[in-house]
Amino acid sequence: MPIRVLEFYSGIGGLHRALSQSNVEGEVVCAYDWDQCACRVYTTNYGANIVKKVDICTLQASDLAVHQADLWLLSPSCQPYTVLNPLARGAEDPRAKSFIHLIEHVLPQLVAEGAHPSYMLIENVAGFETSSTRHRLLATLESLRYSIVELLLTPLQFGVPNSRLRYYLFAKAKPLGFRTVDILESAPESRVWRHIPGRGEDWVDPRSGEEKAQKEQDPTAEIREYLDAEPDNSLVHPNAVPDPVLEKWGRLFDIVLPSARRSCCFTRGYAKMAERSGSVLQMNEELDTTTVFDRFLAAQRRGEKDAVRILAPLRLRYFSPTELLRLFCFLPLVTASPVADASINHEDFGWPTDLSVKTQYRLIGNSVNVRVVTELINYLFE
Ligand SMILES: C[S@@+](CC[C@H](N)C(=O)[O-])C[C@H]1O[C@@H](n2cnc3c(N)ncnc32)[C@H](O)[C@@H]1O
Repeated sequence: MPIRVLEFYSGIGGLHRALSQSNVEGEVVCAYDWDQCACRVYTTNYGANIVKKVDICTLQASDLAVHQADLWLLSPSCQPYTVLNPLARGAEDPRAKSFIHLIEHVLPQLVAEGAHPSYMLIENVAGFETSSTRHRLLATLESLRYSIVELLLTPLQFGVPNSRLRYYLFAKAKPLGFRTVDILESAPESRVWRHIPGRGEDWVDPRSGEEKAQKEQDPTAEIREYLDAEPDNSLVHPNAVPDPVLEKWGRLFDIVLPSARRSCCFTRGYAKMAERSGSVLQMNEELDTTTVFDRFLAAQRRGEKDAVRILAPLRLRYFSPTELLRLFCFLPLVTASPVADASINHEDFGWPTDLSVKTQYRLIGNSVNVRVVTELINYLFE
């Protein structure tokens, strides 16, 4: 019998997707999100009547108890904890309220009634590990007799050329437990799993984690394997970075070649903000980026009117939403053959036809790397 799953903060269903690609036979019986567009995308991909458009703050224990869920998947809002948000206020941030309500008010009632989930997987941004919300979360889960493991992981550790360092917490209701922490260390050699003891004093430096991962990871595919077929060169690419954006912000972009084996973290602001919102592609691999930018900046300093034209031969463009879906492992690689990649569920991903590209970027930027979460769900039920 499939396990019963509740998905909180479901967005476009990255956790749902990971569950269906995992070894665990499970069914998402209900999902919750208050974003209208996200709920429409969810329904398009996973069917009607699963996702409820609701403020999670309003959910009561009785609303959840009826589902008799074995597993909760949660990816609450990251903004209260992200290093990109200078105004982040942790547990005091109003956007943390619904998660605290769920953990500190609803869950204890469910435990008292014996209607609580035996398993939980929580995802959040790196930075959550130092927040007051995490301390409150650990204190509550421990008092409710859950065993806990926490990790910081990036898709780079799984051979995916994208950096997206995230915090993950697994919880199992006792007497269920984790065999030993060594399980993580003895995962296939080519992957670097990181265990972070639950007390906070031993957190690894995320950057050193990523550097190490890059050395020890699975052989990482080149970015080009994630790209759409190029349209005719003579046409302006539909995802070309517009000249006014290049002129003003071009020097701030993280630029990668199709031959690269890394890209930076894509956020909800991709293609809207230049800095730290995700990488931009340089489709012309013959030219040296720095040399061309130096010429451009020198021309700008001289006040040359069309200085930005100097950048044109680089053919800088944004990743398309479909390419991002591949990098987030919602879709298989362009080159994946059904035989070589039989483990991947080759289902498609659809958008409601009237959803703007800007909204697609926002929703993908909020989502999770499906490959990473798939492995974590397997681990949780090992
Ligand atoms: C980090 S995203 C999670 C995305 C999701 N895991 C996915 O794969 O797309 C957080 C989501 O929580 C939703 N959210 C934030 N606060 C909420 C609340 N109080 N009630 C319901 N949904 C909320 C947002 O709309 C957003 O879709």
